[in-house]
Amino acid sequence: MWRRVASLSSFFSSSSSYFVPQTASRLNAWESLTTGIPQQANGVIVPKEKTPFITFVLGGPGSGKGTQCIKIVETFGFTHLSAGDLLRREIASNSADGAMILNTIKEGKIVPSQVTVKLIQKEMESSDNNKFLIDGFPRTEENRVSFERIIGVEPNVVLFFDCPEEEMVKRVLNRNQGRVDDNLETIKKRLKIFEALSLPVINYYSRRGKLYTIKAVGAEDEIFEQVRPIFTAIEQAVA
Ligand SMILES: Nc1ncnc2c1ncn2[C@@H]1O[C@H](COP(=O)(O)OP(=O)(O)OP(=O)(O)O)[C@@H](O)[C@H]1O
Ligand SMILES: O=c1ccn([C@@H]2O[C@H](COP(=O)(O)O)[C@@H](O)[C@H]2O)c(=O)[nH]1
Ligand SMILES: [Mg+2]
Repeated sequence: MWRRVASLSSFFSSSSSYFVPQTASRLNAWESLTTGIPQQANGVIVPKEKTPFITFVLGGPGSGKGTQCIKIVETFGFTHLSAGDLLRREIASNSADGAMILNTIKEGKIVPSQVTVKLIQKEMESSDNNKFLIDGFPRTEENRVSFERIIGVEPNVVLFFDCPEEEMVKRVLNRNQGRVDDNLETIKKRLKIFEALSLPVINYYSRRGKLYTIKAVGAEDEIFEQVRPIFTAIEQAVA
């Protein structure tokens, strides 16, 4: 059961390059992170299953989601699931969906929700951890609804890395990791998709009071200093 046990003050920035009507107002910690309270099931005492603590990490292409996720993992012990990396792994493994995924990524479009959610679900189920950073997902309202329907939970926290387009384009073109979508033509398409389809998801979570907006300009370590207090508060709330 999802029961709120604490409400903490927010640490968010309210300024945004995009229209986000409301930033986070509170951070909820959930009893789900408490360990092993026994419960009765068919007369048998069984350890209570732990509900995952889920953070969605959103932002435009090159806004620094992956870079900051690495720091969150190192500092706070979350498991990082990058939806883009999971899809690229499908391409590399020549899976049945590989060709379709490759074409979709080259076009900067969005892979069907069912494919992406199944990949995320598989990773979550095979993990010993119950704290997840889901990076680059959901990208559309349809993604969001599919996740909630298939996984059966909402995220606890949503981070939005808010970065000016010019900076995102510069970073992506300098990334140099051999990605098929790191070219100007695809980046332009990705930015349009982000604005049209992904911003509504960010606005949805803002209205739900789950959004933390990070000003994603400046040095990586400086940006992490905006991220750190959010996770420190989560740790304190569930301790
Ligand atoms: N604060 C920063 N300043 C300058 N460069 C950065 C900063 N943060 C990340 N970068 C660099 O920008 C590039 C994009 O960063 P990253 O891959 O983390 O973005 P992303 O949001 O995950 O992008 P995508 O959605 O395309 O996967 C990388 O080469 C990374 O090293
Ligand atoms: O949920 C998702 C995540 C990603 N995609 C596709 O992959 C590329 C690259 O994703 P990154 O997060 O930037 O690594 C993205 O442009 C989409 O084409 C997706 O369809 N659904
Ligand atoms: Mg990334």
